[in-house]
Amino acid sequence: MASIVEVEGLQKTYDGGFEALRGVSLGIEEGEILALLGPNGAGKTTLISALCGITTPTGGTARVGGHDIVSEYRKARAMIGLVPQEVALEPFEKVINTVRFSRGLFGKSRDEALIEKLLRQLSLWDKRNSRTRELSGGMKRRVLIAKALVHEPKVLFLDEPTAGVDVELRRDMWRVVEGLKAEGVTIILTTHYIEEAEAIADRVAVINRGEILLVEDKIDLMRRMGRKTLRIDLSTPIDAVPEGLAHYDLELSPEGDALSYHYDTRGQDGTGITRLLQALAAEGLTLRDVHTSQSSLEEIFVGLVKEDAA
Ligand SMILES: Nc1ncnc2c1ncn2[C@@H]1O[C@H](COP(=O)(O)OP(=O)(O)OP(=O)(O)O)[C@@H](O)[C@H]1O
Repeated sequence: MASIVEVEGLQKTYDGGFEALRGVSLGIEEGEILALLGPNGAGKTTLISALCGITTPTGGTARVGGHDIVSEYRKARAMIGLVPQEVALEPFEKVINTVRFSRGLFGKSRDEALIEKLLRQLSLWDKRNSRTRELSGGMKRRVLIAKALVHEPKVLFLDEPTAGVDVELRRDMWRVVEGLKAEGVTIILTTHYIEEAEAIADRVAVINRGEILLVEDKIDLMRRMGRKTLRIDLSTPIDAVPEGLAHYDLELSPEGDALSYHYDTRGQDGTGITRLLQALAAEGLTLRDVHTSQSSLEEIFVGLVKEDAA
């Protein structure tokens, strides 16, 4: 199946000569949530701006729904909804009017039923007659989403949808995004909150210095790159790791009541857990409990970007 967004060798060199995109290739599948992660200045907004026709690429090609973003700009743009990073709303306009207006911009006929459905879905129906300046920051962001969706796009770009939004609203926003996915909208979001990608993305793309470092299924990525830690709680605290366990590279907790063992599920010789547990028993240590934890997407991301800079 062809991807709904196909990007091939996309380049953007700004007027001053700065190369913000250096040959980006990426396929985005219909109905998925793709998180685009990257440090400040990596090129995320430039990539979205190019796909939405705000910035003209200086090389490569991209198609949205099969339409070339340059030669068939109008057709490509009609498939896209964009929620920009900056909240820019007409302060004295009523919520419902600003959303209606956005639909008109795409030359679509009025559809009050659709507007009501959208505003209800985004918990804005009660606020439809409020002026946008009377809304909280989180509500304003939801108005931006309503404006971006009102011409019924198939692909929605969200540039930092939850920047500066509190934890509760962030979770609300995640529910909104998941609801849109359930309706078949393809979603590409940029975020600095890696936990956001961990919570809602199907796939993760990492971009750094204008280049894509990887695009991978989130769960596969975490399985492939993530190290696991086994924490062993001891029945009786110890002062030091016994000699016989030295080669296991264990960390003893400051209280002496727990040992941590890092392992790799991809290891050639297995995880080493069975041997470790036998060695612990041989040293006469008894266990009170064991827990495992996996390194987060955040740790994986920081590691990747650091490696790229080296
Ligand atoms: N109009 C412009 N002219 C020249 N350089 C620009 C322009 N817009 C962006 N840049 C540069 O291109 C690079 C990529 O910027 P971009 O906004 O795409 O990054 P980003 O990944 O979205 O960053 P952030 O996470 O900070 O939003 C940056 O170094 C930026 O300074």
